[in-house]
Amino acid sequence: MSSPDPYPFLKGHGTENDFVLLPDPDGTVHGDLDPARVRALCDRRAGIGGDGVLRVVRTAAVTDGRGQDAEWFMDYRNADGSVSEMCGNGVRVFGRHLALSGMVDPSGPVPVATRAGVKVLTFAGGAADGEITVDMGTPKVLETTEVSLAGHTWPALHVDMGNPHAVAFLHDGAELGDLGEVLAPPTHDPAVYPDGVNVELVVRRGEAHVAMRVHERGSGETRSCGTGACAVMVATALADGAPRDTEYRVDLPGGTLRITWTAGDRVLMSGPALVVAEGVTRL
Ligand SMILES: N[C@@H](CCC[C@H](N)C(=O)O)C(=O)O
Repeated sequence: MSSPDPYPFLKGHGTENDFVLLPDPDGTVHGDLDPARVRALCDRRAGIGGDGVLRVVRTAAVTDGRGQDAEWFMDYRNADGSVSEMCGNGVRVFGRHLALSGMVDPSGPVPVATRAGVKVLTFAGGAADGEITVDMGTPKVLETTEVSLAGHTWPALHVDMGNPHAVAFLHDGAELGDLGEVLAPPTHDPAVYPDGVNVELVVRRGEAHVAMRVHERGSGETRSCGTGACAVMVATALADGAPRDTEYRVDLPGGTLRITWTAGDRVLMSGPALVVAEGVTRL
């Protein structure tokens, strides 16, 4: 797929969960983003490469953003072109781009509209540096189910962070590396997850400290998933009987996120968010 007219893009990542950003402030450049174009952009050999695409568009220009009190809407797509409600690393990278390009003031809270409602970002440093914290809202803890992968089956907790997650703890003594170099696609109960699921596999590292791998719906195994890390934190805190406001450290292949489930029933996630390149593409 190629476009006769080059158009601008940026590349960014949060703990190596990487994205192609497409500036489209008034919704006039990309309109209804074609799944084939998303796949072409995310292709790691023939395209720019990414786990997903973040279209940067004003809320007023998209029907999905209707009624949300935020100037900017994160139009998130998985690498296979499918739409998701939310992306926790993506929204922080989205905020970094807005701040770097002067479209928001990072000295105060920055609301961003998503398909899972408005998420508020707080910048620890200036526009260009420091961690970004996102208020991910209230998690929904649902039923216990099962997931299977590479000949193993585990009980899993269904946690909804605006998008669906299955959190499974590996059996005692098992390590994340035992699951192979690349995670095979997991199987899940389609009655529990009719629209597919993101699957997190977790081991404990210490007090309030876990490590995980993730197989994302629509993107395969990624090096990090923000909503997934939040789902893992919630499942672990429940299993631990941890008091609210305990900060957990969640290690992922691409880095570390710090996550707190507050007494006010909100999940706050902090971590790095970078824009690493910008240019034009004909894809
Ligand atoms: N990597 C993201 C989650 C992206 C969406 C997910 N694959 C889905 O389909 O729900 C994150 O950082 O949260």
